[in-house]
Amino acid sequence: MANISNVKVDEFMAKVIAKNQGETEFHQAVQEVVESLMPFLDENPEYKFSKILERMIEPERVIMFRVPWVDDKGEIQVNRGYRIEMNSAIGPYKGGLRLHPTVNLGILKFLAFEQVFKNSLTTLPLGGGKGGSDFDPKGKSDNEVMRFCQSFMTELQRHIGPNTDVPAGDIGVGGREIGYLFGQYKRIRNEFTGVLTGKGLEWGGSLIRPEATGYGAVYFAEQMLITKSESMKGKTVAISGSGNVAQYAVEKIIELGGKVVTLSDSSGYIYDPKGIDSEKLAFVLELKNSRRGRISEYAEKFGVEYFEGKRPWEVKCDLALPCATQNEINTDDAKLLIKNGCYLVCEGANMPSTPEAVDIFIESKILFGPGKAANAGGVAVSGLEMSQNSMRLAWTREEVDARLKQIMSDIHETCVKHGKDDAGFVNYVKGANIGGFLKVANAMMSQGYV
Ligand SMILES: NC(=O)C1=CN([C@@H]2O[C@H](COP(=O)(O)OP(=O)(O)OC[C@H]3O[C@@H](n4cnc5c(N)ncnc54)[C@H](OP(=O)(O)O)[C@@H]3O)[C@@H](O)[C@H]2O)C=CC1
Ligand SMILES: O=C(O)CCC(=O)C(=O)O
Repeated sequence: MANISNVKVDEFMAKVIAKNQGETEFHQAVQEVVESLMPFLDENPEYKFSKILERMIEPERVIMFRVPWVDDKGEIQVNRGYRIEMNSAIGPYKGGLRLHPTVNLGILKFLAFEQVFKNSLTTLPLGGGKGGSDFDPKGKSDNEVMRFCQSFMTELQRHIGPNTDVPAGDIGVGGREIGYLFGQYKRIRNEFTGVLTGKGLEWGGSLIRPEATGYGAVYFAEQMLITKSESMKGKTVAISGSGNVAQYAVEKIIELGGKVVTLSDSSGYIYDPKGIDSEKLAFVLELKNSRRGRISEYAEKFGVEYFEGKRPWEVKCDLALPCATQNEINTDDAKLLIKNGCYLVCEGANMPSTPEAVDIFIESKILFGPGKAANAGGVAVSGLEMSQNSMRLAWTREEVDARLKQIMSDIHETCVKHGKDDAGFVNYVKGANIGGFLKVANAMMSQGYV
């Protein structure tokens, strides 16, 4: 006989798919949450009666707009811009902007949906949103990126504000882009406010924000290791990506005595069996953040192997931190990781494991930290940046880092509270989904049918 809970999930998902056609990543993100929540909702029918889940999957607002700009040859280019204002039950919409040629409505809706749960888990008063454009910053000059950002903000500025919607960075959006976006907002609105996070230190940014997602993911991994009376010291770690999240995950792992042996970009990965030390990491930061080059240059510089067109999940490691993009670990990768002895996967990226890969990790009972819990450190420090902006003061590095550590520990505790089974196994996916849901759901219950 079919499991009643599975039937309900299938019925729910059939409606989601019919209503949001072609948005496959959004379906994937919703399905995971619905699977976790359905048994919980059966036991707590008040949320079902109030149609909380049905409301949470519908964005409060979707803004879609034209972004015309002129390239260095004088030719007019047109991109599409988006902001998904998903849920404001517990605070202003908050979430990054992604600039990547693959950006579409479905990808941003998946990210905005996950952001709602993630932001709730941080313990801070942050609603959920996400935005971006199909603009590809690769190969563009600084002036082209600036002109694009100015055009993007010329429209976005009328929809956002420090108490309404506060964007930040994501793939393709770092300090340079936040600067151009902030400059244009200030110019049009004539106000200096905390409308964006990830700002430069001289103009309202917070210490530790650039480091926060990577550091936070490593703090979360440490918390998972503590449940096995272990630590990061001496662990061999495979990391994907070589952008913001990957860079600072490497930095923290080095500090805690672990050894990172891989980094990647969309072209391939490098394998450095001796480990990436601080000097090599400084090279990566310069390569990626200033010269905007390819990770293959690391292999040339340090004489290690480079695997064109491949992902790093085939190397032997104790721990894996996917820090690049969605669906970068599939079934075969998951099986290979486990076969090679990996027993902890901590997601620095958003939804980097396919649903089948997640099932394999959970069935194998390894430590699996889903992105909405494990990478929440970035948005958490964005929340701290908003607090500092409101108070018009700046905390020290130590103060922000201590708060980040405490928040990651609290998120871990929430996952354990809602995800631990009778045999003592912690399903962090279930824990994060129920823990993140509760605060938003209760706020929505208090605020009427909005
Ligand atoms: N920045 C933040 O604070 C937060 C980021 N995240 C998530 O972390 C992940 C990485 O973001 P971030 O480090 O900020 O982004 P960056 O743009 O700084 O770096 C992204 C990295 O991922 C690689 N990458 C991007 N797309 C693909 C792809 N389709 N296939 C393979 N590699 C790819 C890039 O390689 P290439 O240069 O070749 O494209 C680059 O190495 C994303 O999933 C993001 O949503 C989550 C929480 C907060
Ligand atoms: O700092 C933020 O507001 C956004 C971070 C983000 O986009 C994310 O958590 O995926």
